Amino acid sequence: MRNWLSAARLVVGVAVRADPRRAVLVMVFVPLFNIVAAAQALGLRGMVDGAVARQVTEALTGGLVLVLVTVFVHQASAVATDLRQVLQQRVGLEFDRRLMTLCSGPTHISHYHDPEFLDTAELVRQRRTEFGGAFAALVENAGLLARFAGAVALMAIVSPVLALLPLFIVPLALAVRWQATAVAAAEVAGAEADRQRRALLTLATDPAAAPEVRLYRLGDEIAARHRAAFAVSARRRESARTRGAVAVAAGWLLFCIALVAGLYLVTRSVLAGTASAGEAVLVLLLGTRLVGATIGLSWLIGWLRRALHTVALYQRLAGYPHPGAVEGRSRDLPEQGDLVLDGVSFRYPGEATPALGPIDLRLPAGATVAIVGDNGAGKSTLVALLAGLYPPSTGRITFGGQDLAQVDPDVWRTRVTAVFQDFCRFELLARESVGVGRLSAIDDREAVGRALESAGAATVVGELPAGLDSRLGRTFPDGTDLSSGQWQKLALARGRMRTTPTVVLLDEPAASLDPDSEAELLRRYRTPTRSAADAPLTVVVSHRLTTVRDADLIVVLHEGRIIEYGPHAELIDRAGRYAEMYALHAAAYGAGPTVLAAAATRDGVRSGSTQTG
Ligand SMILES: Nc1ncnc2c1ncn2[C@@H]1O[C@H](COP(=O)(O)OP(=O)(O)OP(=O)(O)O)[C@@H](O)[C@H]1O
Repeated sequence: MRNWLSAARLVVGVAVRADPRRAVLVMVFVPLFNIVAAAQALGLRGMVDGAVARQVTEALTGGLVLVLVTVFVHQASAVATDLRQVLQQRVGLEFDRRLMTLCSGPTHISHYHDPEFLDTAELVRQRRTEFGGAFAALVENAGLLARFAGAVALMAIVSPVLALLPLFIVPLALAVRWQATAVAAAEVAGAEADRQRRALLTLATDPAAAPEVRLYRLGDEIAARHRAAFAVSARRRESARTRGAVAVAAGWLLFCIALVAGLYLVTRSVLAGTASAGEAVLVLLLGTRLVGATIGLSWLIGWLRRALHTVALYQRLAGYPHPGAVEGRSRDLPEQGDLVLDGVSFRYPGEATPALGPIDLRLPAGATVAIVGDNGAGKSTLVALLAGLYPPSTGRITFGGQDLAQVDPDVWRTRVTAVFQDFCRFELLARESVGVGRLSAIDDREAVGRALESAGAATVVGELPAGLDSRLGRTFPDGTDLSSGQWQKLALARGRMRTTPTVVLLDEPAASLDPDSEAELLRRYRTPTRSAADAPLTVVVSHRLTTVRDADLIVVLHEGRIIEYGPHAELIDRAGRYAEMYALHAAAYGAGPTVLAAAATRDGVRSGSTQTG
């Protein structure tokens, strides 16, 4: 109940903030004209009693009241519907905006790995339109309750016992509410199956998956799994609906028995001469109104229950405990310094064991550090921690001696530039797709051109039909799609939009590139763009060991822990895991043209200051 009230308060609050005048008008107007609607029955009573007693004035007055009230109610209802629809849209829009902020606003991105957050967000996304509906349902319910109140008050004038009639609606209302609750619970329980179903639908319809789906003849298998996932969620929902429908039918039966009993009492009073014919007509009219209002109310309560449940889910997302979200952090950060990980570990939400760490590691300012290791060793997780995308589960990361947990993550992130393994394909204009790397320069064609040039991506744009102004991707009909390597080159250019980063993170930056492009990329990273004193720390993740052997420091990760570290020659001499991996790699691919910039050669930085624990 408390959840309901707080959800209703939130919806009304949002409506009032979105459009105060309309919100107040609707909330006052709708109940008001519903109460006035009861006066139709009074007019009818006057008409009938006037006609029976041959009192022309009474009959005419009754008729006039009936006509005026009917016209008023009709017009008022049209105006209120109009106002309510506008508000409904505005409330929906406001919740859309809030939902975007809830997902993309938090400091870190760990919530995207929490199945509970994802399931709740998925439900809220599916039911987005119900936010506006929640406001409409609240208003309509208030209107119907007012209509009930008006009808009951008039019936009580005829016979006080008739005022008890609404009590028989309570079991019906409870049954409707129970049904809605059961269906909502079934939907929550089936959310995971629904998410799977949608993922399978995407798989079967996504052009990127089409080659493998065709080649391995996966169509039938996907369809079968899709059906099975649907069956799981649908079975729960349908069973909840059926059980609810039986309870609702029982509630209706009880109410109908009570209504027939009430009408019987009034008929007896008319026959005994204690009630007028007009009053009998009044009760009959109000009785049928009550039935209509009860049908509306039973439907509306279900609607309201569902809509408020959606709002409650939204509130759960809003209250999601984001780890590491600390208010009032410092915005000061030293210009240069070593990046030091001290007992750092990270565990993904819901996982029992850490994906990384605990590790101790010093990354010297201006150095080039390669992170290598098997698949799943924790390399990308480490990169994400360095980018400040996850807060460490234990330990701390310091920069120039300052604990990054005490620094506003946005301040740290402006000092970092990165090319992620799962880089984003921004389906925008080509210049925007690169320019988003530094939003303040998104319209600066020269800056975008320089970034493209320095990432070796100028040819990608040069081949597009409208150059920088070409629309990319398949979302729009005039969009040009790119190859994976071309998209990756644009991601590299995006990473070059920040021209004076403190840290450069490159997670498999050449995975989609051909050998020539890779060699060219590495050459560009070798080219000094700044003085040795403020050269950035460059962290490169790569499986191509020959490309990173000249790094100042090579860190070898295995199952989330550092098993070896040091420069290439030292690691080869040690004849451990790295030497073994390198020998295999060189045998398979040759020693290559290779070699990522030893910033050391450039800046005289050496890895002697590096340590592990
Ligand atoms: N979202 C996630 N939820 C739970 N566990 C995850 C998640 N992402 C990664 N992991 C786990 O964390 C570990 C490290 O993953 P990570 O992606 O950091 O490895 P990696 O070294 O970058 O692998 P690769 O070379 O394949 O890219 C793996 O065991 C992986 O299964």
